[in-house]
Amino acid sequence: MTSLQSRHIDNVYSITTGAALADPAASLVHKSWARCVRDHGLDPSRPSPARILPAQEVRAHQQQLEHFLRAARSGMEDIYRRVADLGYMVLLTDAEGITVDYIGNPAWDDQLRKAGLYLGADWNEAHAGTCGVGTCLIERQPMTCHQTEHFDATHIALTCTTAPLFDHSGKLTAILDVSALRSPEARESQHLVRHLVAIYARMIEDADFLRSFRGHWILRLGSAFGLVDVAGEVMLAFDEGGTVVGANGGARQAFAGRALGGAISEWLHMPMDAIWRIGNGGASAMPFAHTVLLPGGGEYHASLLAPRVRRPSVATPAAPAARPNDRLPPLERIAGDDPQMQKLLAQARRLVDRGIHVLVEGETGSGKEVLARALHGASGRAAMPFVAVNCAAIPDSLIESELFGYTPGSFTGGRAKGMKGLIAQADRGTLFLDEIGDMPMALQTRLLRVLSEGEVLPLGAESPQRVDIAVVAATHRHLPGLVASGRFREDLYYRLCGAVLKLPPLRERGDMRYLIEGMFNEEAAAMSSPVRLSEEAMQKLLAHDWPGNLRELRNVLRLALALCSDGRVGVEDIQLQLPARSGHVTPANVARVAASSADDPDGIAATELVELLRRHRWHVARAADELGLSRATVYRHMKRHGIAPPRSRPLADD
Ligand SMILES: Nc1ncnc2c1ncn2[C@@H]1O[C@H](COP(=O)(O)OP(=O)(O)OP(=O)(O)O)[C@@H](O)[C@H]1O
Repeated sequence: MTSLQSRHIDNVYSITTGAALADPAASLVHKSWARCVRDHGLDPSRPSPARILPAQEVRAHQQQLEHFLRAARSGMEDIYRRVADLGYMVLLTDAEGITVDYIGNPAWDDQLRKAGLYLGADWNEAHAGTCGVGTCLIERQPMTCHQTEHFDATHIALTCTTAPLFDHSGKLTAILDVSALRSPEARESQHLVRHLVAIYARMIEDADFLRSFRGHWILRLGSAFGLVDVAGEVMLAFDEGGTVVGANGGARQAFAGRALGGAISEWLHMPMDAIWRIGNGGASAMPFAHTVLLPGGGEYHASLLAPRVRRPSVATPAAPAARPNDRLPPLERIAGDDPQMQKLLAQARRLVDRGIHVLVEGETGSGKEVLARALHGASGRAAMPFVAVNCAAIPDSLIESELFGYTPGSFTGGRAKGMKGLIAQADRGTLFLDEIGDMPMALQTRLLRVLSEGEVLPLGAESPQRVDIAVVAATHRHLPGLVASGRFREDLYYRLCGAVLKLPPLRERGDMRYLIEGMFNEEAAAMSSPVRLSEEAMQKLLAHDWPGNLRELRNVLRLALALCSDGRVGVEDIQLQLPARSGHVTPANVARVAASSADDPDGIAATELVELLRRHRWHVARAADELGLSRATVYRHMKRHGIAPPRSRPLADD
C-alpha cells in the first residue's frame, strides 16, 4: 500500500466517524462515504480489487439493453474520438452498475482491466464504494468522482465523470462514464469533460427517443433558432390523433408532473391546426414563423418531424395533388381550422381500420375523392391499391365486366386473356365507388353480394374469389331519395353507409387561407416555379364568394400562376369573373374556363371532348380539371355522345 493510500484511508475514517456526515449540507462524496460504511458495510482499510463479471453474465446484462446500446455506442465512439488523446476512456454501465460497453486504448488493456475500467466491471456503490458510476446511480445527476473522492483506496488514482441516461419513459437505464487512469490533481481539470459527458448523455437519450418514436410525429422545441431541427432540447412524440405518447428528458422537465396521454394541443395551449402548420417547412425554412410559449415560461422555436417509418407507397398512381402539405398525416392535411371539417376529420379518424364502409356526401368538387384517398392513406391498407371507380362513367354495357372482371372467352369483345375486375384489383386495399347513385340496379344486387359475402364472381367464372376490401362510396345525390323512388336498393344503401361523412361546400369552409396556401404550393411545385402569392392576391381570393367547388379554386390559382411574372402572383393575376367555357383549354385560353361553375355539358362538342381526353390519355379527372367541370359531368357528357375510350387504354379516373 502506498503512503497516499494510507493517508486516504485515515481521511475516510475521520470523515465517516466524525460529525461532518450528520450535516445535511455534506457533499455528495461524503454522503456516499457514509453510505459505504453504514449501509454497504465497506471497510476503508480493506481495499477490494475491481470485480469483473464473466463474459456470459455480461452478455445477459447487454441483452437487457440491446436497442439502447446501439444508440449509445455511436455516442461513445464520438466522445472517445474527442478525449482519447487526453488519456481518457469511455464506459457505459447498466442501471446495476455493470459495464456493458467500453472503449479504451488497447495499449493500456492490462492497466484498464486492473483498474476496473473494462467490460464486465461492477461499479455498483455497494461493491466498489464511492465512484463515478455507483454514486451517480444513486444521485441520478451528472458528477465527477476525482481521485481521492473515491472511497476505496484502490481507485484513488482515477478520475471518473459520469451522467445518468434515462429512457423515453424516464427510467434510469444506464450511466455514461469518461474516466482516466491518471489526471492532473486539480479537480477543475475535469470541467470540460463534465460538459462533454452531459452533452453526449443528452444526445444518446435523444437518439434513443427518436428511435423509439420513429413511427410517430415528434415536435422539437429549442431555444436556438436554426438548431432546433437537430438539437431541440424539448421533444414530444404524438400520434396522428394528436395524443402525446412520449416526452424526452427536456420535455419531462418543462412539463413537470404532466402524464402522457393528453392532447398535444392541450399541453401547448395551441390549436392542433397550428401544430400541424409547424410541419410546413420547419423552423429553418420559415424564420421566426413558429414559436411556442411553454406553460412554465420561455419562448421556444419549434420544428415538426414526420414519422420516419413510412409505409410503402400506394400501388395506384397518385391522385391529382390535393395535399396542402405532404408532410402532414393524410387526414390532417386536407383541412385547416374549419370547425365543420375538424369535426368530420375527428369522426373519420375513428372510422379508420374499423371495417366500416363509409359514404361520403358532398357537392360536386367538394373533395370527396380527396377524403376517400385520405381515409385509405391513414389506414393499415395504405400500401395496398386504392381503386377509384366512377359509376357514372362506365357505360352500362361495360360496368359489370369492368367491376367484376371476366374469364377468357366469356365476354364478346373482351380480351382473350380475360380481365381482372376493379373489385379484385382493390383486394386488401380500398375501393372508391364514386357517383354510387348512378350504379345500375342489376349491378347493385351483385355489389351487395360482394359486400355481404366478401366474394367476387368474375363473368364466366365457376367459383367466386375471396376479396377483402374497404369500400368508400361517394355521391352528390340524395341517396335516401333514390331509395324512396325505387332507384337505389335500400339494403345496399344501409350496407354502404356504415358511417356518413358529409363534406361542407367550399362556401361554408372557414379554412380558406389554409386551402389556398396548400393548393397554391402544390400548383407552384407542379410548375417547378418558385412563385409567391402576394397578400393582396390572398385577400382577393379570401373575399371572393366561392360556390361549392374546390376545383374552381384550383383553376383560378393555376391560371394566376400562368399569368404572373417576377415570381409573384399579384392581385391583377387573380381572374375571378370569367366568360363561360367553350372548347378545350390551353394555357393561353385557360382564362376562359378557369372559374366557370356552370356544370353544363352542352357547350362541348364530341370532337373537342375526344381531343381533350386523348390529350389527357383518357384521364377523365384531369380533363375535368382542365375544363373546370366535375368528373361526373364529363362522364355524363361522354355517355351522351357515346364516347368510350379505346380498349387499349381503359378509363383512368385519377
Ligand atoms: N382538401 C383539399 N386540399 C386541396 N385540394 C383539394 C382538397 N379537396 C379537394 N381538392 C381539389 O379539388 C378538386 C376536386 O376534388 P375531388 O375530386 O376530391 O372532389 P369530388 O367531390 O370527388 O369531385 P366530383 O364531385 O367531381 O367527383 C381536385 O382538384 C382536388 O385536388
